[in-house]
Amino acid sequence: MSNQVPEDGTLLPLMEEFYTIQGEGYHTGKAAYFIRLGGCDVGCHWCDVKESWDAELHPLTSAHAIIENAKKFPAKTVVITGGEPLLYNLDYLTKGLKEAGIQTFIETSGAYPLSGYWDWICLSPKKFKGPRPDVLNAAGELKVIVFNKSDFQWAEEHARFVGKNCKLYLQPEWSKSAEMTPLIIEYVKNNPQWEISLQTHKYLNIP
Ligand SMILES: C[S@@+](CC[C@H](N)C(=O)[O-])C[C@H]1O[C@@H](n2cnc3c(N)ncnc32)[C@H](O)[C@@H]1O
Ligand SMILES: Nc1nc2[nH]cc(C(=O)O)c2c(=O)[nH]1
Ligand code: SF4
Ligand SMILES: [Mg+2]
Repeated sequence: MSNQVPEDGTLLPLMEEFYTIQGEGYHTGKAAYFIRLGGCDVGCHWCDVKESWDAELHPLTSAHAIIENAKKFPAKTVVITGGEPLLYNLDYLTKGLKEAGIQTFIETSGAYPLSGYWDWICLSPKKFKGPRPDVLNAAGELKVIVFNKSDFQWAEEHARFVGKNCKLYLQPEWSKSAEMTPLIIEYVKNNPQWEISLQTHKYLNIP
């Protein structure tokens, strides 16, 4: 974690904020305001936002100002992502968003302790730094990225630790999509407890 980030969560390293359509997972297709926090040390070699990794590059921004920005958009839903947003204490930010009548969704690897008040938790666990039990328990969806064949087995190993109502998704790693998507299709046909998640925003050419 960046040294200057106060532990009370009133200031957070903000990389970008944008209003778009949720492209992935259970809430695909819904308008939402995205809040991308800088900082991640999980180290996925295929990460599609490596510019987020160094928290020092992203200005410490008042959580209050982020909440005021989020209020301006018609969809009363935010997605907090990163980077790895659970590097930070998200209690202050999410409390303020909920007080403003905004639903709070998170995208996380689950590699750090759960903080914040959430309407939806998307857990996308990683081999490089595994998920914590508190996040596995609280996840509304488990979204495993499929980069190679061994990831199906790995996905099953993590599915054992989520709650019984947790939605299960397999999402092709973008650069391996042509190779992996046919395997995912066959896997889901044979194991229908899993569903396919695609990064639809990349096909739509939106943020
Ligand atoms: C950039 S991450 C940020 C949030 C958090 N660090 C995480 O990994 O869940 C947002 C989502 O994009 C997924 N993702 C990142 N790079 C990807 C890629 N190359 N192909 C498919 N999904 C990717 C992640 O697994 C995660 O579900
Ligand atoms: N449209 C859109 N949907 C997304 N869902 C998760 C994203 C992320 O980077 O966390 C993302 C993103 O970057 N864009
Ligand atoms: S955990 Fe998320 S932000 Fe961090 S490297 Fe992996 S995909 Fe990228
Ligand atoms: Mg993304």
